[in-house]
Parts: sequence; C-alpha cells; structure tokens
Amino acid sequence: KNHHQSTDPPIDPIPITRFREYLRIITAHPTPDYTSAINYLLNLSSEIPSLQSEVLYFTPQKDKPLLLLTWAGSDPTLPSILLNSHLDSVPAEPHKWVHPPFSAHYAGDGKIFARGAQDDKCIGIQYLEAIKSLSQENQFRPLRNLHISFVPDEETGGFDGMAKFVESEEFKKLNVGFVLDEGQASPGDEYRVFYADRSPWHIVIKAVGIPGHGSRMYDNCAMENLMKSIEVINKFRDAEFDKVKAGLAMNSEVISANPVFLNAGTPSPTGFVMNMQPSEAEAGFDVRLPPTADPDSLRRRIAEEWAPAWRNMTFKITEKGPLRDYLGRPLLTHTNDSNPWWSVFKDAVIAASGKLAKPEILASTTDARFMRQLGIPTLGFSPMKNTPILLHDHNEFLKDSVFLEGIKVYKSIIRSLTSFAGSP
Ligand SMILES: CSCC[C@H](NC=O)C(=O)O
Ligand SMILES: [Zn+2]
Ligand SMILES: [Zn+2]
Repeated sequence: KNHHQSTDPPIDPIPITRFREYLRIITAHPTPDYTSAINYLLNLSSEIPSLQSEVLYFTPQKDKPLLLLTWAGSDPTLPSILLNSHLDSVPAEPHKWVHPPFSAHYAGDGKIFARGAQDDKCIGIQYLEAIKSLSQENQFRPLRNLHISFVPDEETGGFDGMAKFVESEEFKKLNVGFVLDEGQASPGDEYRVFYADRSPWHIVIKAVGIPGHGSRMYDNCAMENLMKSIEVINKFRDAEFDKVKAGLAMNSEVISANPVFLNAGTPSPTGFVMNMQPSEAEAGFDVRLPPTADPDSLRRRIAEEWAPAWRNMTFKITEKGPLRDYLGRPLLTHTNDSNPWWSVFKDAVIAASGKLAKPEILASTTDARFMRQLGIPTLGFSPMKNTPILLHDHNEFLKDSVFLEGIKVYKSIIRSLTSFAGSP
C-alpha cells in the first residue's frame, strides 16, 4: 500500500508492517492487553538471535508483565545502556477519530493513524528494528551490554511498572549507566531531547460551608468558599502562563495548575437539587513542578492561599513521584561536558544527519524520573521531526518516512553508546 509522492524515500515495508501490527494490539487503559503485546514482542525478538529475553512481574497477580531484552556486550563489566518504552496507551474515543484508533490505518500520504503511534509504540519497534539491522552487520558487536525494557502502566504513573522495576534486584544487576526513554514529537526540522520531566502533584481542595435554601444570599457557603479558591489558583496560573506568553520561559519551565474536576451539589434522580446550596464542594487540579521549583514554597502557598483553613478549606496533595534524587539534587540529566553520555548521544544523532534542538524540560511526566532518582543519566528522546504533537490527542499519527528515519537515528545512537569505552 505505497501511494507515495515521488519525493519520498523508498519505503521498506517490513518495519512498517511490524509497527502497524504492534499498534493493533490494544494496550489502551483501562484494560491494556499486555499479554498479547509481550507475546508479539517476544516473537519479534526471537528473530534477532543476539537478543536474550526475560519477562518479569512485579505485582502479586502477575498481570503487569515487563519485557526485558538483552544484547550482551563484549565487556559486560562496563555499565550498560538501557532503552525504555512503555507498553500501554491512554484510551481513545473512536467516533472522534477519522480512522479507527486501533486499526493502524495507513493513509495514502504515508501517515499511520493509531493510538500509541507517537506515544510511544514507535520507539519500541524502532529499537528492535535498529538492533536487528545492527546485528546483521557482522563486524558490529556492542562493547557494553544493551538492555531494552517494555514496561507496563506508564500512563497511570508507572507505580506498578518502572517504579517497581528500578527497585528490583533484577534492575540492580543490570548496572545501568545511561538510559534513553520516550520524548515528544517536534513540529520543526530538529529532534527534541529532554533532560528532565516536570513532577506531577494531584491537588484536591475541599470547601465546607453553611448549607441553605437556594434563594438565600449569605456568606460562607461551600460553593462561595471553593470559588474564591479557584479564583486565587487561576490568578497564579495566569501569572505563570504570562511568563510563557512573554517569552521569558518555556511552558515546561513554569508551574502549571489546571483544574480537572469539580464536584458539588445534591444529586437528584433528574440531575441535581436546584434549590439547595450544598454544604461541601471540591475541585481537583493537575499541578506540575519543574525540577527547579521550590516544593516547600508551593506547599505553603497551597495551605495559606489556595485552601486556607480560615475559609473552611482543606486540601490533599498527592505527589506522584520524586522531585529530588537520593542525594537531594533536582531530577535532571546534565546536557553539557560534565556528562560524557550527552556528547556521545548528540554526536550520534548528528552522525545520522539529524539536528538536535536545545535540550528541554518535558512538560508532562515519564518513567524517566525513576531512573533519574537513582542518579542514572536519562534522556527523553523520540525521533519524530516535522510531526505535529499529537500524544493523547485524537487522530494521533506518525508518517512512515519519519518512522523509518528514526530507525537510522537509533542505529547510530546504539552503535555509539554501546561502543563508548570511556568511564563516566
Ligand atoms: C501521575 S504520573 C502520570 C504520568 C503521565 N504520563 C504520560 O502522560 C502524565 O500525566 O504525565
Ligand atoms: Zn508515553
Ligand atoms: Zn502518554
């Protein structure tokens, strides 16, 4: 099915076919089919004789498998390289897509439409295709061990996936020195690379107040108390957003605070009782902190301004991941000469004719934070250039040519990282 414009490079259909087959396995929440995905990947890896495979389980129900593949290096005593991707995807609303999200429709212009096409099934298959191609080059053999992990549950926070994996004996034995994990598409011609993630906090604020007849005007009802807080939080949001709009900071360099749910009212069979002012009301916020933010000052702000007890407010902050590594340092990977892995990575992208944008903080959050917490340098990178950012969106797609170019980039990266003889 190749109706390409004549300017496109010749298409090798096999990696595309595999990519589409992987995309058709429904690993979307809330019922990800991990078993089929693992079986599919095991089958692919069995075609690459140099790879050993192992399936690990970290939940008692054994319902969340993690696939670990290894290409043994000639000096297994050196710290290893880990390439990570997650098996799961966010859900999709099929009727809002132009093509069904789990059919991996291959459009005439080369676009492959599927949930997970960008986030992040592309990199999982690209890793394997790059390794397959490298292992067929007889003169190439890695110096360091190369590991590839396919982990469950990234989209729900990684707590039954990567978080448990990094705590395991199996992980410690890998002696991981450097990690590549997922990044994000780049609308321009330069690949994007991420040296940190923002850290997610889920904040629920709750107001209590005097209940009363819907017709009465009085002070200190729950709704009024909640709405005052929402205004305060929205002012903070605007101030942070203004820094972005003024060009002083990138989106991912400020604290975001976005309302995600409101919950109040007295339910009735037809909706809500309309003539009662409720005694309780709550709102939830997705808050993200860049690694340089001061968590104590935000905690104070929440207690004093966002949900002050004097306004009959309470709050709950759920911190969905670490802000500092075990030595108390912000969770970030250096992208300068102090980190030799950085130069090896950068030069390898350039060697594959790729251009790299200035390293960024990722606005959202990935499993990379668990490796960075251990002090392991970790970069977020998904080689998608000239591609609109469609992760978690309707009509997520990736172009075949971009996908195939990414395999070449990974070949260069894997060759360089696994051959690197220095001692960082
Ligand atoms: C609470 S951690 C959730 C991780 C998730 N990752 C991808 O979208 C995110 O919301 O960024
Ligand atoms: Zn992802
Ligand atoms: Zn995602």
